[in-house]
Amino acid sequence: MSSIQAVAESYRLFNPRAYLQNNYVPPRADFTSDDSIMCWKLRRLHEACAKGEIKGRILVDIGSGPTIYQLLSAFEHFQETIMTDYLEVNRQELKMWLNNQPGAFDWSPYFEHVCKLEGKGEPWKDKQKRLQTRVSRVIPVDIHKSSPLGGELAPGSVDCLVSSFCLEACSPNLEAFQKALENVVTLLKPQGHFLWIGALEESYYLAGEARLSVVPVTEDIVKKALCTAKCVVREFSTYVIPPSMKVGVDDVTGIFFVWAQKNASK
Ligand SMILES: Nc1ncnc2c1ncn2[C@@H]1O[C@@H](CSCCNC[C@@H]2Cc3ccc([N+](=O)[O-])cc3CN2)[C@@H](O)[C@H]1O
Repeated sequence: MSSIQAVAESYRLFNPRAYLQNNYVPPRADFTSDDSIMCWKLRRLHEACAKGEIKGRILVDIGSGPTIYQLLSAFEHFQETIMTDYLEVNRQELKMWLNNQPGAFDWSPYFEHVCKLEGKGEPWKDKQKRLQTRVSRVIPVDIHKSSPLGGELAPGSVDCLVSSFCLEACSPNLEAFQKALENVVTLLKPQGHFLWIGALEESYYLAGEARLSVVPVTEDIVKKALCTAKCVVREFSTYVIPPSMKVGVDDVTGIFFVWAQKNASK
């Protein structure tokens, strides 16, 4: 079994509900302080999108997992949003929310917070409905394939990629991490945008019975990986995880946020 096949095998036990409980309810989903992890992530995404450069026809979220928060600002600037994940259980979790099915995860605090950031006084339910109508597809993805979405989208056809905590969490080593980045970047148009959030120096995380290995990456590794993938960094920010947020579900030390653009010529 190859190291990539071993990663795939480890994801068989991934429990979306447990993962959501570990990371997307308090204490990690704290909206009471602007300095909290989640407020920092949502603010980074909001401020990058508010500059007005990130817009177009197609937005693709690579490795959505069971979460939608990563799209709350970017989706507004695109005609169509496509969500993706490797696991059927995660795609089912997303479809439950998209279809307002009973038992779907409650993302309302996230919508309320981003509506506050946007300062237009919009009711959060209006924004929620808009996202639910803009997501056109929830499809499989494998970042270790040269065509990560299979034949679903042509290379060079995507205006913007979003990816949150995916590449480092399913790459067995830095070589695979680099190749996966290059694979997803092939989807982008030249000058296409990439909004990328990830874990710094994380080696594992828990999701129910599953204990998933993560390739530890540093700020320098991420920056060099983007350069090798022929992307220009527009913004690179990091967040240091406070001791109070080290709750035993992983060994992450920080979070990075990147706004990058694919080189015009590549
Ligand atoms: N071959 C593949 N291609 C694409 N996606 C794949 C593949 N294999 C698995 N996947 C897909 O990748 C997975 C993405 S979930 C990744 C979780 N990342 C770790 C977690 C995240 C997190 C969140 C919040 C905070 N915090 O401090 O607030 C800290 C941390 C750090 N720990 C999962 O969706 C799987 O389905």
